Parts: sequence; C-alpha cells; structure tokens
Amino acid sequence: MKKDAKIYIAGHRGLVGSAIKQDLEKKGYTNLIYKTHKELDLINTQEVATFFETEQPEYVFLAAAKVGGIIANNTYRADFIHANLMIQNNVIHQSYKSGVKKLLFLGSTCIYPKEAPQPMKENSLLTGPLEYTNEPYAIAKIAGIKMCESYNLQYGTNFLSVMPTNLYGYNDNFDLEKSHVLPALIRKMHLAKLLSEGKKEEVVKDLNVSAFAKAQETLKQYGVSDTSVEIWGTGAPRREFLWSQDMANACVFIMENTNFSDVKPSHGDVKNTHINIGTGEDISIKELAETIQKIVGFQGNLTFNTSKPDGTLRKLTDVSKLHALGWKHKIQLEEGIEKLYAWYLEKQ
Ligand SMILES: NC(=O)C1=CN([C@@H]2O[C@H](COP(=O)(O)OP(=O)(O)OC[C@H]3O[C@@H](n4cnc5c(N)ncnc54)[C@H](OP(=O)(O)O)[C@@H]3O)[C@@H](O)[C@H]2O)C=CC1
Ligand SMILES: C[C@H]1O[C@H](OP(=O)(O)OP(=O)(O)OC[C@H]2O[C@@H](n3cnc4c(=O)[nH]c(N)nc43)[C@H](O)[C@@H]2O)[C@@H](O)[C@@H](O)C1=O
Repeated sequence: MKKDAKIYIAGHRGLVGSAIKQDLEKKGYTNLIYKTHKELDLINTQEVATFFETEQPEYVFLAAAKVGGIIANNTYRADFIHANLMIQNNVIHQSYKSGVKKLLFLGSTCIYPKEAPQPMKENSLLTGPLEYTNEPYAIAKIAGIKMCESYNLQYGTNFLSVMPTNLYGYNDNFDLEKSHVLPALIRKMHLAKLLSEGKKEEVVKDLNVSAFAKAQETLKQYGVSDTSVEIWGTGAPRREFLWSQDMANACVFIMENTNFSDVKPSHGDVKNTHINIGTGEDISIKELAETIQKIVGFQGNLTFNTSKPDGTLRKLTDVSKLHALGWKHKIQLEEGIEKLYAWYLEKQ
C-alpha cells in the first residue's frame, strides 16, 4: 500500500474505525477518505454506488456496522441482520465493481458455534449451531465472510476478513443498556462510586438528566446504588478483550502484508479468507467486574442478575494464524481499562 494510496475507512468515527484512521495517519498515509453516517448512509445501495463511482478508492477498511452488546443484539434482531447485510453487501459489491485492490471486512468471533472447541480456530466456522442472543448479527457476519470468499474465487478480488474478539477503547459506547460489558461496567462502577461519595451533581451530569430524582430512576433500573452494582448473568461466562488500537494496528498490518493467496493455501484453509484477531487470553465476567471495580475505586458489593442472559459461555480465539503472520497485541487488559477509565473521566 503506497503512502498516497486512496484509502476509504467506512465507520471512521466508531470504536475501531477511529483507531484505524489514527493508525494510518501515524504511519504517514495521506489520502484517506471517509464520510459520516449522515453524509453517506451505507444501507442505501444507490448512494454507495455513486460514492464508489465518484471516489474510486484503492483500499477499503469496512469497519461500519450496526454494533451492540448482548441485550441490543437480542432485542433489535431484525435491525442487526438487516443493517449489517445491507452495509456489507453494498460496500463489498461496489468495491468489486469499482476495482478496489484490497478490502478488509470486519466480522466477529460470534460467527463460531456456541459449543466450538476452545480456543476457536478459523476452521470452526459453520460446524455447529450459533449462540441465539446474537444469531442474526452472526449470520450477517458469516454472509460477509462468504461474500469475500466468493468474490475472490469467482472474480479474483483480494478481499480479506478479520474476526475480532470483544473490543474496547476510546470512542467506545457507554450506553447502560446497549453497550458491551466492559464500557457498561466502567460507567456503572463510576456512577456507584459517585453516589457513595455523595456527588449528586456529577451523577446528574453523567446521566444527562434534569434532576437527581430522574437519575435515581435510571440507576435503580440498572441496579446501581451507593453500596452495590448489578452484573448481568451469572458472572461465569469467559470473554477475551482486545484494545481497539491494537485491533486497528492488526487491521493495517494485514492490509499491508497479507493477501487472499497467503491466507488460503499456506494455512490449509481451502476456502475461507478469515483471520482471528485477539489476545488468546480470557477472563470470567466476575473477574472482569472485580478488576474494573478495583481500577475505578468503588468499595461496594457486586450482585448478579441471573434473569439477564449469559450468552456464549466461552469464546476464546485461537490466534496462531495471526501470530504466524507476524502480529501480536501489545496492551494488556488492566492497562487498557486504566486508559479507558482515564479517557472516560476526561470526557465528563
Ligand atoms: N466492538 C466490539 O466489541 C466488536 C466489534 N466488531 C466489529 O468491528 C467493526 C467495528 O465495530 P465498532 O467500531 O465497535 O462499532 P461502532 O458502533 O463503534 O462503529 C460503527 C460505525 O459504523 C457507522 N455506521 C453504522 N451504520 C451505518 C450506516 N448505515 N451508514 C454509515 N455508517 C454507519 C457508525 O456510525 P453512527 O454511529 O453514526 O451510526 C459508526 O461510526 C464492526 O464490523 C463490528 O461488527 C467485532 C467484534 C467485536
Ligand atoms: C462483541 C460481541 O458482543 C456481544 O456478545 P457478548 O460477548 O455476549 O457481549 P456483551 O459484552 O454484551 O456481554 C458479555 C457478557 O457480559 C455480561 N454482562 C454483565 N454485565 C453486563 C452489562 O452491564 N452490560 C453488558 N453488555 N453485558 C454485561 C453479559 O451478560 C455477557 O455474559 C454480541 O452480541 C456481539 O455483538 C459480539 O460480537
């Protein structure tokens, strides 16, 4: 990839897209293009076609998607499958039509079967039933992998897919309902700490409500008090977490160094084009909550609301393919949580 190559980052304001943009800028890439959701709705086929015809990007990072945590995926099932299929169909097909040299599609490790052997290898794909809470999203992501693979095989394109583990970092979503576990627990612990210190005004400001009485309603709904924070599920599920800047660095590394032809024969996958991206290490949700509690400095108790779903019990990635390509993560979990909490405080 030449430093002045025209590179389109779809989703450049999101958790991963913003980190990809930053990583490319740091490396001296000068011809980056991007549009906000408002400027270009990637669900709109005609708008996407016109954009590619006009801009003719040479490389595409497809980091735009409808994304959310376990409850969002389980609740907005139709929106997750519709939006993700539309976005990826539009971007992948128009990339082929306009002669994009290389595209990187971001999937997710939720594409693997619920009971996949751990750690999950790339060739576990389509070997068993999926986790139900995020099945529509996972089906869309599997369609994206198969679309890249099919275009490569039929049209000779160079479209790769990466399957990231759970991610966290700057520009994360901290919504109490729709976000992923790590940012949600940082915010819940922070609010509980403020309550325990009697800082009502800061609680009102954080929740962006008109009065403390309103804040109390929200906090009750999410099980946050001055003495305890509610954790969804049993706390037993295990998750692997990767810092978003590491994720972005891996995406740029793969774009720079890897081709479909490298991924296919040399690693024994006859058909698939995808590569797992993770750390290869996981912890239980209970351990994660305790780590966040320590970093935030909340002194109260943790309670477990077992009426909320656990989701997949374990989804540890096998990162041997990624390591064999020459990439390894840098930021360890505690360091990442400390950085994210500091960022969250700064944003207040
Ligand atoms: N976060 C995670 O833990 C994981 C993420 N992934 C995958 O990584 C990729 C990036 O995720 P992440 O950065 O977390 O997601 P974010 O939600 O942070 O960012 C997604 C971006 O896509 C944009 N977008 C969504 N819909 C449209 C649309 N119709 N038209 C134009 N832009 C749109 C969003 O803009 P706006 O906000 O304005 O809608 C946002 O900027 C996704 O493919 C996701 O599935 C995979 C595994 C884990
Ligand atoms: C990245 C991945 O993210 C999603 O899958 P998930 O890993 O299950 O996502 P999650 O981060 O929301 O939850 C992880 C675990 O944590 C528990 N948990 C405890 N307390 C809170 C809590 O307060 N919020 C949330 N969200 N979860 C909590 C929660 O019950 C679960 O056991 C996919 O839908 C899909 O989008 C995908 O690809």
